Amino acid sequence: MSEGGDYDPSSEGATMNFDGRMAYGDYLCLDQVLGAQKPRTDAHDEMLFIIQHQTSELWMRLAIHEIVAAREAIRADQLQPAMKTLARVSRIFEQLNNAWDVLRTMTPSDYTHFRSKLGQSSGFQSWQYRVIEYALGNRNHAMMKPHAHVPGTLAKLEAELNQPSLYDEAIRLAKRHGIDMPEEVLGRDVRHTHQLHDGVTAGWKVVYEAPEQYWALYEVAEKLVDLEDYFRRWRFNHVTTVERVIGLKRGTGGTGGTSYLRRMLDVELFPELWRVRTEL
Ligand code: HEM
Ligand SMILES: N[C@@H](CC(=O)c1ccccc1NC=O)C(=O)O
Repeated sequence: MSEGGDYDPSSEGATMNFDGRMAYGDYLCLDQVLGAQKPRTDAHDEMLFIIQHQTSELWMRLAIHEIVAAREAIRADQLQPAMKTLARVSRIFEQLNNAWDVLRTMTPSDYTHFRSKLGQSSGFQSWQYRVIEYALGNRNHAMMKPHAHVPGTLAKLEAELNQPSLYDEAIRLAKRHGIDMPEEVLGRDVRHTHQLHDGVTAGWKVVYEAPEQYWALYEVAEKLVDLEDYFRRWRFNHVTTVERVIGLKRGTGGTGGTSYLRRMLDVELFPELWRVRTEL
């Protein structure tokens, strides 16, 4: 026991001297991370707002890392690692979904204290969010315009458009595993959003009618449905929080606000995986 009766962990070997050694904060670059909260007002809730977005961006960073890995694994027919990674992506979205509960504690009155200082900035301009949409297959080129003045970011978005989406890879996987998929979809211009195709629904129907025969494909397909399920919940939580905080006001990004976000609720990332359910 040390002075005062407090337990001293160095008595069991805890390293206490980090002069010249890498410590926790060094490894995690915490000076940079914790030095990056720069409220523009004295409003109490601005810190919540900033941290909510910064943590979301960190989770998005991980989501991109994992979606890219899952896509590569599918391309390489490594389905066990792909499944593990896709499960993780869904958990990341669950994390993002739960985070709304914290932000929802901010009332409209709290938000009015700093909203005007946000200028025209908006989540609409989150390039990582756009990379996620693009990687999953929602490839609206108009969403690149806010990044036209940042060549590095534009290049990242362009690079993503030049890759087949996660769903393209799943359709190609099904083809390799003996499922008939339409040639026009397999050879499509991947830079654009895939459109619902009855031939793809028919392909997935074969899988869903005989899961025991196509177990690996069936599992991959269900993992994708899971992912889209969580992603839809994120969109829904977002629009509900937005209505709660700004009602029907226009967004700082210039859109109609909730009307724009509601329109995004109609986006289907993996349309045939939803359509096939009606046909079983
Ligand atoms: C009080 C909280 C929030 C409000 C009032 C709000 C409001 C809005 C509005 C009105 C839009 C439409 C674009 C515009 O005209 O501005 C938008 C888009 C967006 N927001 Fe938020 N937002 C909030 C929190 C968040 C959080 C925590 C995130 C997490 C990163 C986020 C990410 C996004 C993204 C990614 C978009 C683009 C969505 C798309 O294009 O489909 N927002 N937000
Ligand atoms: N679009 C929001 C502002 C906003 O939410 C925002 C502003 C700056 C950085 C991130 C934001 N979050 C999501 O859109 C609004 O209209 O109030």
